[in-house]
Amino acid sequence: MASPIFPVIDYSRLVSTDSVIAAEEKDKLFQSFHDVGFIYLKGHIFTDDFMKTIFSHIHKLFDLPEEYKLAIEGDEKSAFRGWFAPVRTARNPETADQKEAFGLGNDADPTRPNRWPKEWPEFRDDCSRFFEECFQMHLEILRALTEKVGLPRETLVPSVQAKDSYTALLYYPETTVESFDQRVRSAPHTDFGTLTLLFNDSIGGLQVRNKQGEWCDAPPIPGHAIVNVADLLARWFNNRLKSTEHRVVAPAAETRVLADGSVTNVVPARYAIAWFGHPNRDAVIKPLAECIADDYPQQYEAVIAGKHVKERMARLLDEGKLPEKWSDDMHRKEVPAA
Ligand SMILES: O=C(O)CCC(=O)C(=O)O
Ligand SMILES: [Fe+2]
Repeated sequence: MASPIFPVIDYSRLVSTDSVIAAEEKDKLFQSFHDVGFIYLKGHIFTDDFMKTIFSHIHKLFDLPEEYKLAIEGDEKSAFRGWFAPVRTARNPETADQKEAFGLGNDADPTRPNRWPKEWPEFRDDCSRFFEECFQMHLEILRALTEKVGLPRETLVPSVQAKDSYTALLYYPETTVESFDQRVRSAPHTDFGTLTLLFNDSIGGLQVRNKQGEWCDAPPIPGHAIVNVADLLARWFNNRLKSTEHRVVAPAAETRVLADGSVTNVVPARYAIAWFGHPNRDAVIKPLAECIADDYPQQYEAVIAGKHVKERMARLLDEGKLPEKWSDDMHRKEVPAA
């Protein structure tokens, strides 16, 4: 396997009670998020068995008949709780991603109720457990990053504790090779919130843009999650942590022999589950004073987290993800020339 394009961080070392081990891993974490904005995470809290169960739920959900999925369809009004397909919900289907998704949020939030499939309690229990445990892991990562800039480790916790985060189960259906001339699976973008925790199946396709602007494969590594910095965290850290563009393209084609004996190439289906950390909707995200210096001025104005996410979603729905132009440039302060 090609060597990973970004470092592997060991979660069990990050939360080790041995302060020397934990400090080493925190240094590596901060440096990786500073340089690339992405890491592979091993030693995380999910067992292989639990992840197998989650993936079997995902397969079963997207295999359900269309009318079953339509009964739990979500959209902008339901804050994308439930099943949805961008070709149906996007205002411009021409630029919509080739995928289906099932979104869920904090199950204890009555203002944004989840749309659970009926008579399937294990699905609800396991997805809720996934949501909660990702929340706890993301807290540990946030604490480590906060310490690294010289602040008390709990500084950011009150601004995320409302659990306004979001989980997306993702299904990219099998398609013909030709259809990729017009569409990708997920067009280039950055994520909106704090940190994204991504779990993939074995089918590749995720690519991350490096400093030279080139797209690099980020192949799945069994047992490892992929974690990336999203826009609001980059703002909090005044861009000392990078929110890096990524996309999902067609993986290597597979050959299928059809019933009549002819041979065709297809892009295999792909499944993933992404947990998107978001600050509390009403949190004001302003670059931390500890990340500003005379030779490193403030790069962003303050924004209200919920408003920022809504604006980003609206832009996504209106324009789709524009491959040539995608950056978190809203409200970015003019940085005076040195
Ligand atoms: O499917 C993936 O691997 C990543 C999807 C992604 O980047 C996103 O949904 O924000
Ligand atoms: Fe993403």
